[in-house]
Amino acid sequence: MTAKILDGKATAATIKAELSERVAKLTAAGRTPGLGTVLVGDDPGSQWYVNGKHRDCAEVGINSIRRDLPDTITQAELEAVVDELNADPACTGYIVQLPLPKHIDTEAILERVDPDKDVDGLHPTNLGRLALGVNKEITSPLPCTPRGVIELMTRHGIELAGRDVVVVGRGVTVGRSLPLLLTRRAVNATATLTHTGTADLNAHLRGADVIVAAAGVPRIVTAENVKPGAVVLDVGVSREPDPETGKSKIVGDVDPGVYDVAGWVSPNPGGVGPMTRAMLLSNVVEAADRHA
Ligand SMILES: Nc1nc2c(c(=O)[nH]1)N[C@@H](CN(C=O)c1ccc(C(=O)N[C@@H](CCC(=O)O)C(=O)O)cc1)CN2
Repeated sequence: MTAKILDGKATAATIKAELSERVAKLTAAGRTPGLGTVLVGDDPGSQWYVNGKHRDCAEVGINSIRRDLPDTITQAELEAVVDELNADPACTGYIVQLPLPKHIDTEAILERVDPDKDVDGLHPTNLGRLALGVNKEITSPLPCTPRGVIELMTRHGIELAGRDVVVVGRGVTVGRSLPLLLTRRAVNATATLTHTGTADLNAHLRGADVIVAAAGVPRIVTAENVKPGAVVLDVGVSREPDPETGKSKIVGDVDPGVYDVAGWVSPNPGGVGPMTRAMLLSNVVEAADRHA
């Protein structure tokens, strides 16, 4: 292995320590931030992510509010929970854990969240502000995983201005918005969004200075399609049985052979996932500052 590691776990720990100090100041001023979570159903992965968000809050001193709901909930009942959190002054911001069950209209739920309380940065108003804000600093919340991708590289001294970044995958939490963040003047990268309909994905990969693999397709990025020295971030999550233990394990979008060619790799787990959690906390603290 020659690639250096973009260590998301250690970077997230640093960010959490920084946030703890900011939260302590807000608490001293009587304004402790509060994060709400809405979880529908009993998917073990989603439960794990939501549990992690509450553990993170406790670690940095943020209050947390939890709404765990059955997957039999109706659209109207879920909208009532959203309305309740919109009105709750103890809730600085909240997230609706995705994916929601198929019978729920996800877009309608995300749109009903008060944009000022949308700490996931997925409300159409906040995505619209991101789309329009090319030149100025954006003060509305940014989507957590794309923000984490950029923060992880920046904190490892990787310069993005003028570099060709290829994003693989057009999902709502990563691919749709990451090119918008990368192409703001403050970052100044050139971004190409590729997906399952891209005619020659490997040609795009071979020309990339930076690859962000978020397709959820195991090992879609292989060594022969990575430019030597490129930066590769493994964001996609799939699960496969581990032949040694028989239990399911996380498999990313990046083949292990890439570690012998790339200059930097963010592992999976241990790369962008912990950064997503840290960026959510940053969004909550920034929302508390804005509300003041
Ligand atoms: N409302 C949202 N829903 C979802 C989002 C999101 O940003 N907002 N993203 C993902 C899930 N997610 C956060 O919600 C998330 C995914 C992964 C991790 C993480 O730390 N992963 C670990 C490994 C975890 C494991 O072992 O299972 C890692 O990468 O090291 C955190 C948060 C979809 N839904």
